[in-house]
Amino acid sequence: MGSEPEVMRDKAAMRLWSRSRRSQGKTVALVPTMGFLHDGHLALIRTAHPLADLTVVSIYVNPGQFAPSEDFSTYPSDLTGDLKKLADLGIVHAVFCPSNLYDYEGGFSEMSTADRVSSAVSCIEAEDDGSGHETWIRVEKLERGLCGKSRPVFFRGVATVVAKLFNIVEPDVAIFGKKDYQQWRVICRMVRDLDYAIKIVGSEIVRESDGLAMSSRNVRLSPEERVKALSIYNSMSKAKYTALHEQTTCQEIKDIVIQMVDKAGGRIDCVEMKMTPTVPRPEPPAFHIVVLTYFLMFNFLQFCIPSSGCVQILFFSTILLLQRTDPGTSFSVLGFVQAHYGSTDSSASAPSSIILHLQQQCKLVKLLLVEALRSDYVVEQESLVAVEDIRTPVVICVAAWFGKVRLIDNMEINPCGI
Ligand SMILES: Nc1ncnc2c1ncn2[C@@H]1O[C@H](COP(=O)(O)OP(=O)(O)OP(=O)(O)O)[C@@H](O)[C@H]1O
Ligand SMILES: CC(C)(CO)[C@@H](O)C(=O)[O-]
Ligand code: BAL
Repeated sequence: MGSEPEVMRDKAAMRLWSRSRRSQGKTVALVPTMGFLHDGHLALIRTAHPLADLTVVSIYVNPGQFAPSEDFSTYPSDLTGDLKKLADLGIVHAVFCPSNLYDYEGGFSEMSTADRVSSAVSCIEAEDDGSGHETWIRVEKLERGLCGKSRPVFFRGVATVVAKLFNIVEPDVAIFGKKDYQQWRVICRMVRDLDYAIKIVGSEIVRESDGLAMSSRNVRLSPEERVKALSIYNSMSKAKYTALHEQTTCQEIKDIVIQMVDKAGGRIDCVEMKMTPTVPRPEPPAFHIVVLTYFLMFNFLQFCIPSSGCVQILFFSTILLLQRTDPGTSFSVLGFVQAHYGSTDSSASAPSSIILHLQQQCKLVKLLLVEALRSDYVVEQESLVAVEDIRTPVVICVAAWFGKVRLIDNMEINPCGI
């Protein structure tokens, strides 16, 4: 592209820009940010680029997601530098940088009621005279754990401002960084629950050369705190290695992180192990399919030909289902076959020794399948369920303080993929 992105400060202008492009058949990708852009943000934009015809980057430090005690007023910003970086990138078509997304005909003043006693006070609150903003989106369960514990207004603020951005920009696809793991899950859930026709894409974490996750707040670290902050990455790497190579519990894994960050001089806010929501569903290994099919065919030919046609069909469907990539279904069909052989009417023609043998074989096949298809394990899981042991892919999420700076990071541990 190479040309400068169009910069819009007004939401009506942004909506018009997007609508006119969409009416010409163009698709739009949105990359929401709070500015002070670094290579992590630029990676999100590069992820967005091939996914739509046009890429919009929003830059807005959202007061609605900060509590009055948090760092809204000192959050780093450099709009001029950001616009230069976006222009240099050459693949951004528009930048949306509103000054205030809660200004409804002048009815809002920042932090005006910050000291009001309430369980959830953010840097914006509705006024008693009826002006101001009072509508919030809450992703009720997902927002509670992890970062939600120490930042009680954070996720309702994020969900609400992202919904506002979606309503203004009307994108086809939006990109979020997996560094903010819970945020990414919250947005996915909101989009699903509220029927937004927007595809949410999670983009991988970008790190500094020593492993520290890039973050706008890193600039607030003193040189000493910067060294200490590396303990998050180092401790997660050690925890991952231990989880993959030793017999451990989740508590032991979490303790590794807690101790290393503590020893480095950081203050842990939270460490939790969560099931990853989905893992790619690779094709099952051909070798296993051939072996298992042969195994079942062998049993079938040896014992089942004289028995009922129904039994034969069940075995064939089992074999066919094995070729699918859904281990759950394969297991339940195997269970059904087992149950079938155990029942009296359909097995009437087969001697009991054969039934027993087949039942044992089915159990063995099940065990083999568990092993063979472990790497295909798919967790149909949208919630951030805490896990006790590491048998399926998990993510270890960490938040810790270094001086006045709170950093977050996470790392996937996939016991099936080593
Ligand atoms: N290192 C990174 N890798 C991948 N994505 C990132 C990274 N840093 C930020 N992002 C993503 O960029 C988007 C905008 O984030 P934001 O502007 O808050 O930057 P940030 O670096 O996360 O700032 P903060 O210091 O507040 O955490 C979010 O979707 C976030 O997950
Ligand atoms: C998603 C977001 C732009 C909403 O303000 C912010 O939380 C961020 O930058 O991660
Ligand atoms: N990247 C998340 C924004 C925040 O921590 O406020």
